[in-house]
Amino acid sequence: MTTRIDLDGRPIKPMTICMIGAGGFIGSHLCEKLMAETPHKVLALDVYSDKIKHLLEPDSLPWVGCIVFHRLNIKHDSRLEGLIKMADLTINLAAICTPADYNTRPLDTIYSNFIDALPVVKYCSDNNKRLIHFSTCEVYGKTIGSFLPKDSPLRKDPAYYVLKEDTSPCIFGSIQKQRWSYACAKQLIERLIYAEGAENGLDFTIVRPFNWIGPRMDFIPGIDGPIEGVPRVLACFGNNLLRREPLKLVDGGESQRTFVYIKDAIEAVLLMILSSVQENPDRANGHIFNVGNPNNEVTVRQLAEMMTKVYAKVSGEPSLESPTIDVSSKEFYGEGYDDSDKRIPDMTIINRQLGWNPKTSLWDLLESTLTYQHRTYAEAIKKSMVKPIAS
Ligand SMILES: NC(=O)c1ccc[n+]([C@@H]2O[C@H](COP(=O)([O-])OP(=O)(O)OC[C@H]3O[C@@H](n4cnc5c(N)ncnc54)[C@H](O)[C@@H]3O)[C@@H](O)[C@H]2O)c1
Ligand SMILES: O=c1ccn([C@@H]2O[C@H](COP(=O)(O)OP(=O)(O)O[C@H]3OC[C@](O)(CO)[C@H]3O)[C@@H](O)[C@H]2O)c(=O)[nH]1
Repeated sequence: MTTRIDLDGRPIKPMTICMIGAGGFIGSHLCEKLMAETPHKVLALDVYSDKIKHLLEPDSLPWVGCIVFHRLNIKHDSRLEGLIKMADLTINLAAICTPADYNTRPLDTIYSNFIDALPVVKYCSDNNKRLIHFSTCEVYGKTIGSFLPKDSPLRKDPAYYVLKEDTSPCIFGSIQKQRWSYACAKQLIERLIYAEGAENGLDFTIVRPFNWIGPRMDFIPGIDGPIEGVPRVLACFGNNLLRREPLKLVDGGESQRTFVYIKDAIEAVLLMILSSVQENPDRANGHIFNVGNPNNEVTVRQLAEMMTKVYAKVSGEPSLESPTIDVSSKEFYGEGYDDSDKRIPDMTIINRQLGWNPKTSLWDLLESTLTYQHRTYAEAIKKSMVKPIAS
């Protein structure tokens, strides 16, 4: 383990972290980082443990005893409050957070992102425990600029599209556009946490991730997830590339996203953890942080083109003659889908409070991620594609 020091140069005091949703994409990377670089102990809560099993076994790992997995569903498990009480800090990552679910399972989405998070906030508040809650960049919804005429020069003015934690509005579509069920639930839990801070003194930090991507994100349909499942765009495109199918561009692939490498983003979370309970709590306490990489902006079409090139490089397989295909959002996601047009995070607050900046270019992060996907899934996909159909 490398010895980490806090932001003021002092050695880190060991603490216990209750991490809810530790078995997911972000949780697995955060657990890895905490085990490798800090003396902290993690109570890892989730319904699944596949993505962290390399941290739990074998017993000879250097961090044995520092990470303990508790298989539980926070919807209905009386152990939750006790585990939060045992910890100095709670990090809540648990959520339904794949857009394909927002308009097709809106009730599950709202329950998961609002109702199920309520007891976590309450237990932290009642027991004077610090909370780092994972929200989303989706709380911003659409940009102000998206309502301007297509040819308006103001669309190029950052004032109309850069998303700022303390001044940007949250702009969602109509109730019939159920895509926004997730964003709205996340917004309300943010407001509740903020109010708990203001009225009852809850120590909190809210994280708004802007499309963090990397190894272990979501699943490859038919291999380690349901064949009919629709993961987030990185795994959708990875799946298409592995199966040598054209990448599906929803509504022309015109939406824009900024992608940040998971390993860069985890550094930001570590700074929040280190600065929150140590000698200088105000660096992260009471703040909402955008965590993204404004330099890695592409349209979804550009992302598809880049992933196609990178995949050809890492797999050694030539690209398809027609690497993409257009599909309507109604066909792909069903009724009630809608989209965020553009997501550029303002970085002022995270720069000022934590001195954090992302480092990895989109090309480099795609290269390491697609190398991982190819190494992890190519053989299994080949086998699944030649399997004889049972008569
Ligand atoms: N990855 C991103 O770019 C991104 C962007 C915006 C917001 N977020 C937010 O960050 C958090 C983590 O995202 P992720 O990408 O790691 O997603 P993920 O789906 O990989 O991880 C979420 C984990 O929570 C667990 N979970 C869900 N409901 C649970 C319950 N009731 N009880 C116990 N465990 C439960 C899941 O099993 C899963 O392992 C989410 O809150 C998400 O909304 C992520
Ligand atoms: O095969 C596909 C899949 C998706 N698209 C389009 O890509 C854009 C991004 O999609 P995705 O990564 O699935 O999700 P979003 O960025 O829209 O939303 C996420 O942002 C953060 C988070 O809160 C959690 O990760 C989540 O809500 C989008 O425009 C799709 O339509 C495609 O063209 N083809």
